[in-house]
Amino acid sequence: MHIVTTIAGSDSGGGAGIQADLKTFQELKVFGTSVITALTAQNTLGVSDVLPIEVSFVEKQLQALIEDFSISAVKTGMLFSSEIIQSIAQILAEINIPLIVDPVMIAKGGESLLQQEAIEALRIYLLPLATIVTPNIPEAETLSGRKINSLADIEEVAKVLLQMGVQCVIIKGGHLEDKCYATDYVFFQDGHSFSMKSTRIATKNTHGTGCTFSAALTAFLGRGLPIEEAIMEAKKFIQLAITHDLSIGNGHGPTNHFAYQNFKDSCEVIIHET
Ligand SMILES: Nc1ncnc2c1ncn2[C@@H]1O[C@H](COP(=O)(O)OP(=O)(O)OP(=O)(O)O)[C@@H](O)[C@H]1O
Ligand SMILES: Cc1ncc(COP(=O)(O)O)c(N)n1
Repeated sequence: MHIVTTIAGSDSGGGAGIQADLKTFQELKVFGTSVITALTAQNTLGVSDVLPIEVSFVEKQLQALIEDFSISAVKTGMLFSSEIIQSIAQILAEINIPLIVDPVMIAKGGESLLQQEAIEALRIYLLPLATIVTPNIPEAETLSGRKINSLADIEEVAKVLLQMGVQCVIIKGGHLEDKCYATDYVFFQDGHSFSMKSTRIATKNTHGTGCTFSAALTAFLGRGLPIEEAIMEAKKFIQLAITHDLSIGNGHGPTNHFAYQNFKDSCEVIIHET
């Protein structure tokens, strides 16, 4: 049994954060463990409050897992403060486990999930340790300090992030204007890059898409899949979860974490080597 860990915030509404991660891990047949960094009072309409967990208790959770389990991949989501980022980075630097960093900053409803001053801590302490970083377009702009208006800008921003020491950058295109396709762009340290294109689904039920994508990536890497295969399979997981969405809540509903197991042979992702 492969054991994987998510370090993230709790979403009481169950569509994003720790809950999305553990559901995804379970569906992909890896044993999920968790380190909770913050509690959110949240539903599909938004986040009404955030309660950060004390840094020393975040550390204790992570230490407890490391002492007992042989963990095969770790992901981070909502980390909230620079203190939490520094403390988990210090612990992660001592263990050699594939690390997927989803640089969660702002919830779909606009509420902040990361303090402004913590952005620099992400750049300095966490990104150099990351196997893969998975920013959406606004997160990629914030981390790199550059605007994205074209494919050339995406390539430039990826270069900046690779220079921070990340091994692989996936810039997710959920926020791009393309009405037909949702395209993600993948860049490696050795210069290799490709894009993954899937049909854009017209739905408002996209709460937790980034969390779910990075959790699937963590599960596939944790199971030992080669990195490119893990990335493509994670794209299928999120595509199916968005396509077969559930009618839950009155706002931006969650994706369907059950869909991949039922429909995995019916999903097309177009790969373009660049
Ligand atoms: N409407 C859509 N149809 C198909 N795929 C989508 C759609 N929206 C997002 N995606 C895909 O979902 C994944 C997550 O991308 P997105 O840009 O939404 O991340 P995100 O903003 O971090 O998500 P979130 O903040 O909601 O957790 C990517 O693979 C992206 O291409
Ligand atoms: C605890 C937590 N983590 C991550 C997200 C981002 O998800 P979204 O952008 O879909 O709101 C969230 N809303 N809550």
